[in-house]
Amino acid sequence: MQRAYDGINGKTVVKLEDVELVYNSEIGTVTALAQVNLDIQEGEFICVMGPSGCGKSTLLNIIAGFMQPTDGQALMNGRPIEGPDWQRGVVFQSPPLYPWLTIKENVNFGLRMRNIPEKEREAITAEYLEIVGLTDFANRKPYELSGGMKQRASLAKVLVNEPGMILMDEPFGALDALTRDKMQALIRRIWMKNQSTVFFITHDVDEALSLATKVIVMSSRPGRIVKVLDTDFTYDMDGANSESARYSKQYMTMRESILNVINQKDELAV
Ligand SMILES: Nc1ncnc2c1ncn2[C@@H]1O[C@H](COP(=O)(O)OP(=O)(O)OP(=O)(O)O)[C@@H](O)[C@H]1O
Repeated sequence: MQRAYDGINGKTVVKLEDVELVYNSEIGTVTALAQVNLDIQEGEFICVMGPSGCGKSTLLNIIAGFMQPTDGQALMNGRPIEGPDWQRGVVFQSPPLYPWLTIKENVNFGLRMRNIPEKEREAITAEYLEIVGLTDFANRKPYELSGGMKQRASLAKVLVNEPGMILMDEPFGALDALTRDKMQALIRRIWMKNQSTVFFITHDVDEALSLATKVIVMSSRPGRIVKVLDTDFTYDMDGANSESARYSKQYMTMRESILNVINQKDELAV
């Protein structure tokens, strides 16, 4: 398989050590994550899969810094993750765009918060609106855009900050199949261009296999990592080989192996 890009350099950016997360609520305690150990290397595109409620979003929230593990630790570049940081940009399924601002103002927002000078702000915003194909919609309000366009705007809003790490929680789950394909191609191109590290939650095994350099499968609650697979189909998905990669024996075998773990047929999964 020909690799067009390989920005993975072996440097660990995020390290999770024996991470446990117990939710305490009025109706009792829920152990969402138990003994999660994971090293995320710079430049990796990690796709996370697992049954509903297994703790995928909880794991993302810990890496984002929205919540702290109840035991164990989450480190970024060797330091505990203590809160949200623009260096870890988060993209959700429902784009959090401010309805009273235009698309351009929304995209600009993070740069303004970081006091980037106006000229520079304008240039970076224009660049990312162009990348996500929304230059002509810069002065529209979010309600005037389709679901796919809103998701592209929300991507641009995160990407203008040029975060080293992009965390995505089923970002394309609400989009139709055609738009989803386009968005996948877009995020792949951005990942390759910016050499960012991506942590991407999905329920769709084909989405995982077409984007990831590593697929992580979690068990049902309490969520643990039960399978880690290195893959490289993404390098072929953008070119003329995409169909042959998608229907190769290797692809089908890996697809089945992931689905077996999710459906708990493979008791030997490690
Ligand atoms: N604030 C909370 N209080 C109590 N329990 C919670 C809370 N948030 C999540 N949980 C529980 O923790 C478990 C993990 O939830 P989480 O949302 O991380 O799973 P998930 O794998 O992302 O699910 P899905 O695939 O359905 O989005 C679930 O059983 C959920 O009910």
